[in-house]
Order: sequence, then structure tokens, then C-alpha cells
Amino acid sequence: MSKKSYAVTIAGGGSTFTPGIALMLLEEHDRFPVNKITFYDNDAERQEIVAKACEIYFRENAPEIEFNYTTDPETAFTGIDFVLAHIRVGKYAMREKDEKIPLKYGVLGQETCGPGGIAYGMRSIGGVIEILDYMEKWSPDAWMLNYSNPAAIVAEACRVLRPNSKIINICDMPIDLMDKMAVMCGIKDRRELQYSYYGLNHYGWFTRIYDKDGNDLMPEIKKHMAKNGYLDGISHEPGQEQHIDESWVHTFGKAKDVYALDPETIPNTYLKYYIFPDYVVETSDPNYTRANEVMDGREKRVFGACREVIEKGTAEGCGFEADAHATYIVDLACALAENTMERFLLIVPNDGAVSNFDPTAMVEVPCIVGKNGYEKICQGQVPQWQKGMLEQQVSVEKLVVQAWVEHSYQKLWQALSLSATVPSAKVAKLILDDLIEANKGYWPELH
Ligand SMILES: NC(=O)c1ccc[n+]([C@@H]2O[C@H](COP(=O)([O-])OP(=O)(O)OC[C@H]3O[C@@H](n4cnc5c(N)ncnc54)[C@H](O)[C@@H]3O)[C@@H](O)[C@H]2O)c1
Ligand SMILES: O=P(O)(O)OC[C@H]1O[C@H](O[C@H]2[C@H](O)[C@@H](O)[C@@H](O)O[C@@H]2CO)[C@H](O)[C@@H](O)[C@@H]1O
Ligand SMILES: [Mn+2]
Repeated sequence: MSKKSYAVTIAGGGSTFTPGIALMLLEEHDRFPVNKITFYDNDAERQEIVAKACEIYFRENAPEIEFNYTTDPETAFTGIDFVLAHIRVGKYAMREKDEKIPLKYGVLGQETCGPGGIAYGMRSIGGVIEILDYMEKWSPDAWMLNYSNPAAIVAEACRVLRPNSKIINICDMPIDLMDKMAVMCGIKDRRELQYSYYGLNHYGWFTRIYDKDGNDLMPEIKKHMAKNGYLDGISHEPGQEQHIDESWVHTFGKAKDVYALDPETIPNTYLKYYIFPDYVVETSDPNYTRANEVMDGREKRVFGACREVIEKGTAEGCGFEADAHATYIVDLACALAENTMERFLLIVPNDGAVSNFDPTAMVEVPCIVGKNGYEKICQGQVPQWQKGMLEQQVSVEKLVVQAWVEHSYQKLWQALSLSATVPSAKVAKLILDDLIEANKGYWPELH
């Protein structure tokens, strides 16, 4: 790295992920020097709890970094190099509704998949575009690294509405899965894996995995997947434990059944929602969904720790930890800033990267990233089964964006009826009418 240092704004300053990412930025300081960190959120009260605690932590551990937090866009987005965006429009209260409304009609309730993901998409598009516009107005040379969800719909909205903007949409699910595949193969650092992958966000398949010397790791990974899904990849090393919540453990185990449908590829965990929707509904509690688990778990933990730091006036012994797993964000920022030409799995316009698939689809494929942005690595043709699934799901995502742009009830109904998670247009309409009611003030008014 050169001696240059960077000003970073974290959009969604009140997120449960903010302390982990802020501490990760400090830990990675040698690689990615930061001179200024600003938190931005549109909920002053929520952000203040996280920000005041981080302010104390920074004062004690990195006084050389200028730290601010604000709800004023001009202050947040002036003179910066990077925006790291993880907003949740509607927060957990709306996530809970996204998950519970479909379940009333026997349809799965999930943050980013099916009707819940569609509802969340209709809320997120405006929020993410607003932040992108702020960044372009006050820091036109900056890059926005977006991992706000639902990333598939947000990315399609950016392609349609802001095709020339400096935004990169990225997801950490494949990163976590590569961590797990590295554990299965006894490899310490996931970054040594060379991978091929195609799909949409939360909807894709690994096709090749090699180690750094080019040895094929697929036979070893396939053995584990066939027996236990991703469970064999869960690290038991202290500090490396991910997703100890039961629901995630089930998801990692269920990947065994998803894998069985195509033993030539290694699936993304999220495919279970489209391939086994009946199983997901049967194993869901309509009165206590993942949103409740997160509010009772991660949110209480993070906000409890922040309140304790504020009360004590010190962050010593507070248990704040850098999100080691989020280092991929620094890897990506370094690639853009320092032209490292590293490989990342990004959500980008297809344009032939998957040759027998819609060129206008936003696909998740490996890319080489440097100072001038990304260059896609072609993945060739996909088999018939995946092609059929991709065509159905990409149409859902495109229809949601069209519905948002045109304020179209018809298109949103079509989107819901086309989702593999929804059994009929009748059920789609019942869910849609409930979602419209629940999302008043968040969605454009549909007609
Ligand atoms: N893509 C990935 O790999 C990945 C991984 C983890 C989380 N996420 C996403 O990160 C986001 C945050 O997750 P969380 O569980 O910490 O949520 P959270 O509710 O704790 O935090 C989200 C914050 O965003 C703020 N916000 C909402 N709308 C805003 C707007 N228009 N402008 C500015 N701030 C706004 C909220 O006030 C809240 O403080 C979600 O979108 C989640 O899906 C993505
Ligand atoms: O149900 P949640 O809020 O716990 O998680 C939903 C998110 O799940 C994925 O991100 C995981 C990531 O894969 C894991 O390794 C670790 O960092 O936690 C993240 C959050 O739990 C997914 O990629 C996100 O898009 C989801 O929002
Ligand atoms: Mn994701």
C-alpha cells in the first residue's frame, strides 16, 4: 500500500454490524489506512447508542482517527473516499412483518427470499439510491461498497436507475461458504481458494475450487457436502465461530439436500428456500421467526454492550470484537484504491459472462478488481436446470424493480406469482394486499 489514507463513511451507523466493521477497519489499518470514519444513519437515536460506544473505543484505541457521527447527509458524504453501506430500511420491525405475513398464507417468510425479500426490496431501492446520490453529489470520486439487502433487487435497481454510478454490490454469504470449504480442506485462509461461480445474489453455485497450487479441491468438498452439507466446515477455533444460532446450523445442514439435486456443483445455502419451500414452511414457527431470533439475540447483545460502554465511560473489557469475516470489505476497498487486481465475487451486469443467460441480468460472478473497477470472468454456459431456475428468479427481481419505478400493482403481483416460493396467483394477491397495508409510507403508492 502507498502512504495515502482514506476517509470512510459507514451508512447504517446504527446497524448491529457497525461495531464489528469499525473495529475491523482499525485492525486492518496497516493494509488500509483510514484517517476519518463517519457514521451516517437516518435514525439518530438508534445510531447514537452505537456511535457513542464506538467513539469511546476509538478514543482509547485509535485517537489519531477523526471520528464523527451524523444524520446530516452533507456532513456524512463530503470529502470521503468510500461509503460502506449496510442499511435496513424499516429495521427489524418491518423484517418481522416480511417474514410473518407470507407465513399466514402458508408461504415461507424470509429476509431476502420470496415475498419477504420482495417487500424488503420495495423498501430498500429508494434508501440505497438516496445514499448513492448523496455520495455522488458531495464526493463524486468515491466508491460505494454496498451490502444492504436484498442485494439482488438493489443491484438491479442500480443497473436500471444509476447505470454509471461507482457502486459495487457484494454479499458475504459466499465468503462464509468459502471459509467453510477451506476448513473442510484443512486450508487456513479462504483467500487461497480459486473459485468459479455463477448465479444471482443468494441464488448460485460454485463449479470449480482449486487451491493456490491449482489442485482440484472439489472431490474433497463434495464428500463433505454429500454427508453433512456445510456442517463439516464450521470452524471450532476460538474467535472463528460463525452463526451459532440454531436456524443457521439447520441451513448449513440442509445444504446436503440442496447439493443432492446437482452433485456436480456446490450450492449457495439460500437455494433451500426455492428448492424446498414446503420443508421451510413446515419447520417455521409463524409466531417466532428469524427476525425475533435476531432481535432477542444479536440486537440485544450489540446494543447491550454499547450501553455498557457508555455507562462505564470505557470500552475496556467490553467484548467488542472486530468482524474478522468482514475483512473482504477491506480487500475490496484495497483493490479499488491500490489496483491489486484481486478476484471477488460481485453482483454485476451479465453481458455474456453467463453465455446462455439474459445479458441484462445482474449476475453474481467472479471479477478481477482494480483502480478502474471490475472486469468479469466468463463462466460459460449453465446447465438446463440452473438456467430454468435463473430465468424464473431473475424475472421476479426485474419485475419488482419495474413495479417500483412504474408504481405498478400489476407487475408486483406478477413478481410474487412468479416466485418459486408462492403456489398460485391467488395466494400471491392475498400476500400482496397485506404487504401493501404493512408497507404504507415505505413503498411507492401502487396503482
Ligand atoms: N450482503 C451481505 O452480505 C450482508 C450481510 C449481513 C447483513 N447485511 C445487510 O446489512 C444491513 C444491516 O443489517 P442489520 O441486521 O445490522 O440491521 P439493523 O436494523 O441493525 O441496521 C440497519 C440500520 O440502517 C438504518 N437505516 C435504515 N434506512 C436508512 C436510510 N434510508 N438511510 C440511512 N440509514 C438507514 C437503520 O436506522 C439502522 O440503524 C441489512 O440490509 C442486512 O440485510 C448484508
Ligand atoms: O439472519 P441474519 O440477520 O443473521 O443474517 C442474514 C444475512 O445472512 C448472510 O450474512 C451472514 C454471513 O454469511 C455470515 O458469515 C456472518 O457474517 O453473518 C452474516 C449475517 O448473519 C447473508 O449474506 C446476508 O445477506 C443476510 O443479511
Ligand atoms: Mn448476502
